[in-house]
Amino acid sequence: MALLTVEGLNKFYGKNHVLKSITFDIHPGDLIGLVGPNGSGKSTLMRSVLNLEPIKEGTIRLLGEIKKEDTKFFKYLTFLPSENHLYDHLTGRDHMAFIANVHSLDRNCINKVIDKVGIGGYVDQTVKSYSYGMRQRLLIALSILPEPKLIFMDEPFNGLDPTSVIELKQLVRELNQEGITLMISTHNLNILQDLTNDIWFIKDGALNKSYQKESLVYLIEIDESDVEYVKTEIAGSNIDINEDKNTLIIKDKSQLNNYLQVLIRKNINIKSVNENRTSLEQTYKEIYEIS
Ligand SMILES: Nc1ncnc2c1ncn2[C@@H]1O[C@H](COP(=O)(O)OP(=O)(O)OP(=O)(O)O)[C@@H](O)[C@H]1O
Repeated sequence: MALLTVEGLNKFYGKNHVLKSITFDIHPGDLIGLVGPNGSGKSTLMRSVLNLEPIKEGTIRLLGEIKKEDTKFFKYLTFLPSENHLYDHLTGRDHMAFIANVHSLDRNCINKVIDKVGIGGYVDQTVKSYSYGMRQRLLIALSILPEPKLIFMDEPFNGLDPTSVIELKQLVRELNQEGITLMISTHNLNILQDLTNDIWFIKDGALNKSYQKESLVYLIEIDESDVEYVKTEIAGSNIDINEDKNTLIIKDKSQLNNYLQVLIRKNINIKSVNENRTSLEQTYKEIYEIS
């Protein structure tokens, strides 16, 4: 069963139709990256699912039955927001005690999480003395404290130094291995390539889940003089043509042999056949039409 089901989510800000019929399932164990340019709707998507933004249409269910209005929803689905919502005059431990109270958690779990996230050295200081990275860690501690099943992290890597990025990636992996499902938005494609299983892209208010973060394509180089003939007579929907490089691009391996046989039958001179791994950056450029 899906952990979270979102169906037909539409969100408007005035006339700005920010999210258009968003539908998705998140399954236990998923580690999903959410990508999109500035203003594409990543935060709005997370905030709308979490009931932090009113939505015009849409159904949102956790574990098949818990609706976003139920208080249990925020125990099982927690949020690490991109803006810092901490109180400067309180300590990290005060923040944790507050969350523990809200969810009636055993106080022992606070120390467990302090150790896990590595904030023991400063958790008893007031937040006003914290650096940006220290605040991020406290927010992570708060998000994992209720032992959620699913965490939405909105740009958690922003502003972190390389050491903190490495440590946060490791922590995310551990949480995922312990059974927590995560959706993470970030502009850092290298982090996503390294960390996540699935990457979803938002474009023009719609969610595209079908791209592979890395995929193999097959490149068949032919003579320049044959390109036009192949383009008009042979190429179908499974084939792209890079006319600058006189190359046919086959995305589906099962089609490779078929196309090679057809080309040979039609006496097309095949100069080379190569396998090529597309990077997430290439995929991003393709989706957002960046040349
Ligand atoms: N409170 C608001 N009132 C009106 N419009 C808003 C509000 N919040 C966001 N928007 C608009 O909704 C759209 C999506 O914004 P959102 O912050 O969700 O994008 P994002 O993908 O998270 O961007 P970024 O990568 O810059 O954080 C933008 O057009 C933005 O101007």
